[in-house]
Amino acid sequence: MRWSKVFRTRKLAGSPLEAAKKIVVFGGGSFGTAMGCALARQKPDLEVVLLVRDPYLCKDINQLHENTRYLKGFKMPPNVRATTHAPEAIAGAQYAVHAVPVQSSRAFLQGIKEYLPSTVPIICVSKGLEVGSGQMMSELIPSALERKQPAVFLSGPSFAKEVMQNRPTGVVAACKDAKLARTVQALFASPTMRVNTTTDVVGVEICGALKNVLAIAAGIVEGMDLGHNALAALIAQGCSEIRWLAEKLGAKPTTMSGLSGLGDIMLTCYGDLSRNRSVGMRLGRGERLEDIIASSSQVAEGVATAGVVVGLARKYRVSLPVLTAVAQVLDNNLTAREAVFHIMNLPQIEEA
Ligand SMILES: NC(=O)c1ccc[n+]([C@@H]2O[C@H](COP(=O)([O-])OP(=O)(O)OC[C@H]3O[C@@H](n4cnc5c(N)ncnc54)[C@H](O)[C@@H]3O)[C@@H](O)[C@H]2O)c1
Ligand SMILES: O=P(O)(O)OC[C@H](O)CO
Repeated sequence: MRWSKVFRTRKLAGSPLEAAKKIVVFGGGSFGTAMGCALARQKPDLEVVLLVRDPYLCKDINQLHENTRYLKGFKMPPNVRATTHAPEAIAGAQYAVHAVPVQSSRAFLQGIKEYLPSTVPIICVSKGLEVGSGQMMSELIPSALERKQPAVFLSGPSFAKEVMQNRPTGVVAACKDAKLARTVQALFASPTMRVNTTTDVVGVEICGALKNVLAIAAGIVEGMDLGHNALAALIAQGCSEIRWLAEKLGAKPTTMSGLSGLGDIMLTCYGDLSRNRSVGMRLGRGERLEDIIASSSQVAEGVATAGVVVGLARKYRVSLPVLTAVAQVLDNNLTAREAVFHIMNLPQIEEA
């Protein structure tokens, strides 16, 4: 109640939301749709445009006000529409929310770069590391656009479905430019969305990417029915591994215990709605990765990120037994059972 009052007084004339007229969302999947709707709900005269690839989905969004593929059964606010035409989607937009999966982001950004003014801030919600370059989204965006572009990285425990249901959610907006982070905070903050800010982009990004890999491991343990003790030990070990790597990359320790770190690890490792955890559960029950991927319509970023983590562990000379075992299971170099046996038989250590 108190937060709601504070929020209402902050949303007076002159706020970034008040000034915003149009926001484009790249990617009409579940999270792009949910975040677009969260913005649209706050201001009925804000134009929110989802840039989608599929003309049939585009038609459904515009005629039925529903994302029939990714968020079936949820009505979208009338001020959200979709288009397949990039120049029209982007023209006049003051912000761009980027919700395209990481592995498709480079090609996507190269395709739209001529229409996107270099002054329009990108609010990136994608979580993962690019295969090949090993880059985080904060590196991939300028590399794909071949220029500097203002960008904020929004991360934290936030299942699309719950955002769509307007249930209380907390995220963190990371940007080296603290003023821009606060602008994004003011854009998304609402009585049902709390937005912290930080300048620790690396910390927020690495936590968001690695928690997906850890969630696959957690799913494997669940799928094998190894019990609560095993699951808690695995997640605690995974948290240490994320911290070890994050520290090497220069992340702040406080980020690890914040929303994008522990917050998202808890959500994704324990939450039934996690696609990464669900991939792990199916692997743990003995399904083949190819079959799991073939039967899923949504992205589980941890599958691609796991391989990149092996390279990072080597590069920064840090031992990450749980996170690298996930890559080995995904690559069919180890069965889930062998991975558990391997981890349980590592030398007994002093806690670090
Ligand atoms: N779903 C969630 O709860 C959630 C929450 C927080 C962050 N995220 C992150 O957001 C990102 C997007 O996830 P999502 O859940 O919306 O995925 P999704 O699988 O639901 O949808 C992905 C969307 O991207 C589009 N897309 C894929 N390749 C494309 C390309 N080459 N060009 C243009 N569009 C392309 C697809 O058509 C689809 O609309 C991921 O990095 C994910 O980790 C998701
Ligand atoms: O469904 P997942 O596993 O991609 O997780 C979604 C979000 O990242 C949760 O914050």
